[in-house]
Amino acid sequence: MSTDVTHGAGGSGAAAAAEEDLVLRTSDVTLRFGGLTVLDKVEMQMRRGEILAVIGPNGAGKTSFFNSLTGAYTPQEGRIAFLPKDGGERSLLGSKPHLVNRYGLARTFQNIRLFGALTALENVKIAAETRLKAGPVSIMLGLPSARKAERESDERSIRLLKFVGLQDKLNEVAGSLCYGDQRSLEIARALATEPQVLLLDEPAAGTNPTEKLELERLIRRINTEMGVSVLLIEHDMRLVMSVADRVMVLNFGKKIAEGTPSEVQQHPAVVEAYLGTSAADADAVRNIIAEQRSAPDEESTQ
Ligand SMILES: Nc1ncnc2c1ncn2[C@@H]1O[C@H](COP(=O)(O)OP(=O)(O)OP(=O)(O)O)[C@@H](O)[C@H]1O
Repeated sequence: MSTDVTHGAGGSGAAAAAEEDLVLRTSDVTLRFGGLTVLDKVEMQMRRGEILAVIGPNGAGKTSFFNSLTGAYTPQEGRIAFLPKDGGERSLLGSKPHLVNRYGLARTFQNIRLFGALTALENVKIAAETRLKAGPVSIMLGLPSARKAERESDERSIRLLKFVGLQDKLNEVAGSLCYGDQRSLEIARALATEPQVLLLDEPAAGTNPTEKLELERLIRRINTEMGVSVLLIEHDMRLVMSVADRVMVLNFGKKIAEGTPSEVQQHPAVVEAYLGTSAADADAVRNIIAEQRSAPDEESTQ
């Protein structure tokens, strides 16, 4: 399949994006498992502060791409660069996941991975403590500086749980929370590591319509109130079209399109690859866009 890329409005292509304030940049990322090419020369420029969605049919390579960005997989070819806000550039290719997290990328998983027997607060505190300035010796000795750092990290964990709407469930055991709350907790835990980029892998999977709306608001607030760039894998087209600034489409490991939600949903390769070949499917997505345009946007007025 040819790489047929639609760029965002205003003629932003690779050259234009290179001059922009980028937070993540990949080029020619190629990942193989045996004879199977899972990612094929994937190029991405993610702008600082944007919500970028990665969509594509099952098996397109979306999670493999996340795994490559976060150090779980090491692509055989290509470059992956993180551009922190304080300047410089770090190669992430082949970095260990905990280092990628320390640099400033945090992720959630398709299958929720919490400590089920610990409380919501304990789950977040464990993540927050990775950012503690005090060393293990001063913590062991209970030095005032260590106690202060721990107190601050506790307070931050509680604030984060409030932020995601779990203020009444701080002391509930994670395993006993409903599915939507577990998703929120996973997001709070990722945020506790103070990321510059948050990668969400299918956060809407298994959530009900009310939870989806809450998730949509939460993603926007993470982006606008915390200033975190969000990279989102999602199958729920309504959520993607509503929340994403831009969308990148993978199919069989290749990027086949990129642009604003409305540009991408009209792209013939996307309609064919992702929405199915039926005109009815394509129309369904167009209707979603039309509905959203006519509905007042509460969030944007806040
Ligand atoms: N560790 C691995 N070993 C072998 N093959 C793998 C491995 N990880 C992923 N793959 C293969 O890579 C391809 C892409 O899988 P991936 O999970 O990245 O797709 P996806 O777009 O996230 O799919 P979905 O939407 O279903 O989650 C699939 O064919 C998958 O079987």
